[in-house]
Amino acid sequence: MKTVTGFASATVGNVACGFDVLGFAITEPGDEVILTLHDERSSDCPVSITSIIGDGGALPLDPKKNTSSFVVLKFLEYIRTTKGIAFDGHIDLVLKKNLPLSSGMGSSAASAAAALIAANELLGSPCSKMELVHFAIEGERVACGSAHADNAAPAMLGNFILIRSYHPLDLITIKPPANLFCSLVHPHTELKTSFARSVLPKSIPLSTATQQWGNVGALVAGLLMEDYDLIGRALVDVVAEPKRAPLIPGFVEVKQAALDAGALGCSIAGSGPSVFAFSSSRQTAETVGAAMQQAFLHSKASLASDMWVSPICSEGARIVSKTP
Ligand SMILES: Nc1ncnc2c1ncn2[C@@H]1O[C@H](COP(=O)(O)OP(=O)(O)OP(=O)(O)O)[C@@H](O)[C@H]1O
Ligand SMILES: N[C@@H](CCO)C(=O)O
Repeated sequence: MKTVTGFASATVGNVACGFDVLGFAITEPGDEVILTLHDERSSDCPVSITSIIGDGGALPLDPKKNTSSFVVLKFLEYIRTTKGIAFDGHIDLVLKKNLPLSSGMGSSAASAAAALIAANELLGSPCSKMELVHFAIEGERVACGSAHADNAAPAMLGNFILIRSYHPLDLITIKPPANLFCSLVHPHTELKTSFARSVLPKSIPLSTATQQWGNVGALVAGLLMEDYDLIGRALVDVVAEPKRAPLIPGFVEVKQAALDAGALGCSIAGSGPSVFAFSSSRQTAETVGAAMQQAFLHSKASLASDMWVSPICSEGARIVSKTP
């Protein structure tokens, strides 16, 4: 039997000012999905989740409700209808959940991207990553009710991804500056994306909008020009952060600690509760991350946390092993 293992890493959506339109991938940690191909179909549904490791039993085993299996079903439908590949076998799926749930680290997107890259390899690579990313985005609708691409696209494609348009989907890859490092701190609490989206305003004043898109343009320019000071100046979110910061105990102190420790900028990772900061060296990023953890610990909520320091991952979802 042919077996393929796919991997996709954590991602940070929004990147402060780029709500739903900007995201990036880090190198570790990430989710793994192991797919095994059987010639004989063993149930009506062509995909079965045989086990999930590391989720504490929290995730659905229904293949239509778990993002890892849901996106493989979408992929099989796509290759049947558009490439004439009628799959009549069966796929067993094992999900190794290394990312915390409802963390702001793109957990559901990582499962989806890892599953898609493995399924594509398992069936002879009929699709490009740019085709696969459409299904990863659909997986987000299953996870949190909205098909935002700022975790799913960088999970699949790596780098920074700017979503110029959703209809039609228009993704722009932005290579990271050489010396940009991310400190990512996950406090031991959960914040569901669907709830974090429910607290956002339905409309914003024009003055707020102009500030926000000015910073998005400046952030993209800073990345492309490798202007670290500009990147830091542009990491300002006047739309989502003001509404979501109160949902993350200690956020204000954590952000200040990051800046005091030398970070270029700091904001909420995706919909939270994780917090990210950028630095222009790995050494500074390590110092910044430790200061952020201390601030979470000494805040009123006294939250323990995990911390990773990483460059921006340029590879995206990848195959880590396969048997003939
Ligand atoms: N493979 C999966 N991994 C994580 N969540 C999944 C998965 N499949 C389905 N879900 C559903 O998605 C919900 C998590 O969605 P949510 O967006 O809040 O978390 P997340 O994707 O882990 O977080 P974030 O994108 O903020 O890191 C879970 O409650 C779960 O029911
Ligand atoms: N753009 C999404 C990111 C979720 O990780 C949000 O902020 O709701």
